[in-house]
Amino acid sequence: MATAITVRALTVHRGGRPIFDSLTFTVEAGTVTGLLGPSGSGKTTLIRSVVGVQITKSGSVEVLGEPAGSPSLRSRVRYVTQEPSIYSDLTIAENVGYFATLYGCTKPEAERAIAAVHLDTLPRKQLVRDLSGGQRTRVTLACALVGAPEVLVLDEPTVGLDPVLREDLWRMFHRIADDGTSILISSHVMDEARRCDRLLFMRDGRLIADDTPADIRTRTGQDDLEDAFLALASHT
Ligand SMILES: Nc1ncnc2c1ncn2[C@@H]1O[C@H](COP(=O)(O)OP(=O)(O)OP(=O)(O)O)[C@@H](O)[C@H]1O
Repeated sequence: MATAITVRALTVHRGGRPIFDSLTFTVEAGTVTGLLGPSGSGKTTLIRSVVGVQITKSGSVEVLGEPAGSPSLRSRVRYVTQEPSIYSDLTIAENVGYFATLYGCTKPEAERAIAAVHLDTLPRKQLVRDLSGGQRTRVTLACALVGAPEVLVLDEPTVGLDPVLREDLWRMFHRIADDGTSILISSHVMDEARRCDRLLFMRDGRLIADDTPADIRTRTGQDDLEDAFLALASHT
């Protein structure tokens, strides 16, 4: 299987102290890879490194064979941060249309992104500020999906959403991955681990597992992935 992201011996310091020391892993193309770990374990810092906005001390990060953050990756890699990045005084179509213009995409491509997140049935004139929290998350995702990026990096996209909506979004992530987009998604909700094709478990800046959910269950003898995480954390 092709590799979408390759991280080699990555070392990052923030605020004068080490966050990671020599982290190495790959993310396979066309998979949903979950980056899971407690708050403060380094997920956002790692994601920032993958999208090329984090100053790194040593090591390398390659995305689609190019150094992370290369200008050539701008339209091929999309990053959804934890902060909302859409305009509440615009409609869904205006928001997605704005990002489509930035990425040099067409109106039909914007419409396809809106349909992909199942927002195409809402009234065309409805402003984003009048949408529910979950619908706003989907608008953010539509903005990131416009033009079918090859890599999608999502920092805790389901935080604060109800279980039904989370389920719906995870189904959508798999649909997008089935269409060929590689997804790296962070979460501190262990319940979401089982929904990933592959898992990176992170604790205190260290990767304590890099495997499939099935292999992690077998290796730890734990059915529940939260218990598996705790078992791995206690041995490292
Ligand atoms: N701007 C910063 N300057 C210095 N240290 C920082 C900065 N941002 C984060 N850190 C530290 O880096 C470590 C990793 O933080 P990071 O945000 O990557 O964790 P996280 O796993 O994404 O947490 P959360 O789930 O709460 O978002 C933490 O110890 C944090 O205090």
